[in-house]
Amino acid sequence: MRPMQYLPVFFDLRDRPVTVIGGGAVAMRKIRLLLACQARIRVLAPLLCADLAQRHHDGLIDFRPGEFSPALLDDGDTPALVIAATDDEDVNAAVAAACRARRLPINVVDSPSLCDFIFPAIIDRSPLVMAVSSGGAAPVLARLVRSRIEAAVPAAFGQLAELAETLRPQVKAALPDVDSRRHFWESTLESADAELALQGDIDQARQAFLARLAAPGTPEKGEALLIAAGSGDPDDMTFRALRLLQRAELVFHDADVPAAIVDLARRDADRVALAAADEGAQVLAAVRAGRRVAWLRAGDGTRHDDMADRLAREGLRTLRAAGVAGHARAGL
Ligand SMILES: C[C@@]1(CC(=O)O)C2=NC(=C\c3[nH]c(c(CCC(=O)O)c3CC(=O)O)Cc3[nH]c(c(CC(=O)O)c3CCC(=O)O)/C=C3\N/C(=C\2)[C@@H](CCC(=O)O)[C@]3(C)CC(=O)O)/[C@H]1CCC(=O)O
Ligand SMILES: NC(=O)c1ccc[n+]([C@@H]2O[C@H](COP(=O)([O-])OP(=O)(O)OC[C@H]3O[C@@H](n4cnc5c(N)ncnc54)[C@H](O)[C@@H]3O)[C@@H](O)[C@H]2O)c1
Repeated sequence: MRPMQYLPVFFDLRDRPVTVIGGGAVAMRKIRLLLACQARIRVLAPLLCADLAQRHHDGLIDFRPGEFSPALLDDGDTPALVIAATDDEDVNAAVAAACRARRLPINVVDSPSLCDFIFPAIIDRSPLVMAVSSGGAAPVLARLVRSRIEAAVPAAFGQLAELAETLRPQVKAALPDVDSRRHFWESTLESADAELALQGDIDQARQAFLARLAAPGTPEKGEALLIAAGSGDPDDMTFRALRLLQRAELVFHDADVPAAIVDLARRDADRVALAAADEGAQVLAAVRAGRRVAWLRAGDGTRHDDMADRLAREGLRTLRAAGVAGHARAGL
């Protein structure tokens, strides 16, 4: 296997100086990221593009007009990072050489041989952040993988991470050893309670997390995941429907649900086609037995209404999703 060349790390840039040489569109792309990280940005360039001029006008960046000279790196406010983004290769190479001489970490946009560090493709669900790099081999591939991760990790994962952050002191106090904390987080973040947070129901999720903390070791209850397959075209499935389907260890489906949808279940999930006459008896039995069970039916989810009522009466946990955008149903 090829050795890893670049170490992915997350660098705290809040209030730290970063110098950018060049003030065009490419510099702007990097500066947008640097501003998101609350770095203090200084741009050295003869001219700023309109976007950067606006940010300078708004007081968001510092601007030193003029051509690059190595002495500009020696003004006492040593940059944590330097980025060269001019349209002149010789200038970019001179910036890289000046940084090498001063041991300042340098990125020359689109010139990996001159870089100490390179930029990844970023999925920002702060505080959860994912970064993908091909190490310069295929930046477009990094972008394509980013879009897959974007689809698989909805924005609400950021809220889930934030909720976990607020509860960490309480969890630490309640569970003094690191193994039990790890176990708590693993089971909690995988649980149906975490789904509440992913649905945006943060207060209910917080209550549920605290209840788990108060009663550690309580066995997981069965779960019914009632999923409507919508039109039957996998492209029309909502992310939520897909996420719930992939939670299931056992998938029941009606005969009229296309295989292309059933195949979206986890590879290790057992699949069972239901006869029309079954009316949910097998599903109910499996949930009562403590299993995590999905029931896939064609349509908009109304076919699940009776089952949802039955499960609710028994106090069994039910999460619902309709496979058509705009029809997602709240969990019970
Ligand atoms: C990830 C991303 C972040 C960002 O730029 O912020 C990024 N490049 C992105 C896109 C992109 N870049 C290029 C194209 C046109 C298609 C093509 O030519 O392939 C596209 C596609 C597009 O724009 O869609 C051109 C290109 N890029 C580099 C070279 C030089 C070479 O290959 O030798 C050339 C050829 C120049 C030429 O031919 O003249 C080199 C670098 N580009 C890197 C980062 C670093 C390696 C990261 C990695 O491999 O993972 C590295 C080494 C240095 C650096 O710049 O830090 C961003 C996607 C962001 C996103 O969408 O999420
Ligand atoms: N725009 C893109 O999407 C894109 C994509 C891939 C690669 N590139 C390449 O990246 C480079 C930068 O692209 P751009 O669109 O930002 O160009 P640009 O022309 O908009 O900006 C170049 C900037 O460099 C500054 N500059 C020039 N000489 C300088 C010097 N001696 N000292 C300091 N600053 C100096 C200019 O004032 C300007 O602000 C180009 O080489 C371009 O070919 C651009």
